[in-house]
Amino acid sequence: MEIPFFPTLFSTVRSLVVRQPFFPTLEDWLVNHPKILGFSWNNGHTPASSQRFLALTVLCYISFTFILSQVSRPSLARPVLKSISALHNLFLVTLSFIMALGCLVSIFSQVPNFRTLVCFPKRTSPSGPLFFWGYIFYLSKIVEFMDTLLIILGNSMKRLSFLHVYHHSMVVIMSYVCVNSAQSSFSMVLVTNCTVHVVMYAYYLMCTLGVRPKWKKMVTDFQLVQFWSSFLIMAMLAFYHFTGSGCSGILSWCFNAAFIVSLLFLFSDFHAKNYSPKVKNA
Ligand SMILES: CC(C)(COP(=O)(O)OP(=O)(O)OC[C@H]1O[C@@H](n2cnc3c(N)ncnc32)[C@H](O)[C@@H]1OP(=O)(O)O)[C@@H](O)C(=O)NCCC(=O)NCCSC(=O)CC(=O)O
Repeated sequence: MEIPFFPTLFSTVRSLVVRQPFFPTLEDWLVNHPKILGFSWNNGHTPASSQRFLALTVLCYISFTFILSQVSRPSLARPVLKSISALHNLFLVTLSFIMALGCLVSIFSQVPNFRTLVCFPKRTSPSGPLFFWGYIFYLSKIVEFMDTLLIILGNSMKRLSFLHVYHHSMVVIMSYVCVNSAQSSFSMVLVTNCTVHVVMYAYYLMCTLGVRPKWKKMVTDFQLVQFWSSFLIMAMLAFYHFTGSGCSGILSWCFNAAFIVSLLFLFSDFHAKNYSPKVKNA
């Protein structure tokens, strides 16, 4: 059994993209590089891949966040903090763009059809370009801990919300689980999230440079669309899983589904508190 519309859309877009003159160059850089093509996630051997590393990283993040938010902190000169923020945001805009592009080119180059994009065959091993980008995505979530430090050093304690700390600690676990379990569809989630993060870190970069973009609400809307789109992906994954011979990493999808539902609630609440007409007029 096949899902209507999406498989045709995928093969049409793919045949258009791979015919473009720039595609082979991108493929050489982002897919066929020996380090990317030969990547293999080896639990405990690949740097940062052990469960102990993951547990310690998340524990340290939560403990340091708690301790630093309670004690009196050294105050950094405003220009120094702004420069560090600007560099951090610029780095994440660039990295998010490269990850989205790298994963997209890997999809067009390596994934034979829409069904495989949504549903990796059972016992898929986490190796090759798609998982290389998944691994970089996981490491980038650790780099994003810096957001919390910037909030603390900037003394914007009311921005150190439950949503922020919960999101930053859980998303590292989520991305680890995705790669470790060779989770089906994760590449679609990666491309969506990195695209959203290009916009989000561009927003933060502009704030750091003293420009308050008028499109803050659009960033939050974009984040919400991303969470809703995960449900569409989940529905297609469930369809392929139950009508075929099963998909890789289906259990870890259940964990991620619960996480996405919780984010949807928290972000809807953020949206209501920040952009409802009542708040605007207050
Ligand atoms: C529009 C949002 C992206 C951000 O909302 P905020 O309320 O945090 O935005 P804001 O207008 O207060 O942000 C401007 C302030 O952030 C400071 N700032 C600059 N760079 C920053 C960085 N990298 N991390 C955190 N803060 C930063 C600026 O100097 C400025 O400080 P000053 O005001 O002092 O000049 C929203 O949609 C959102 O995500 N809210 C949830 C809060 C959050 O932590 N989001 C990020 C991770 S969630 C995520 O990433 C979801 C996903 O995966 O898509």
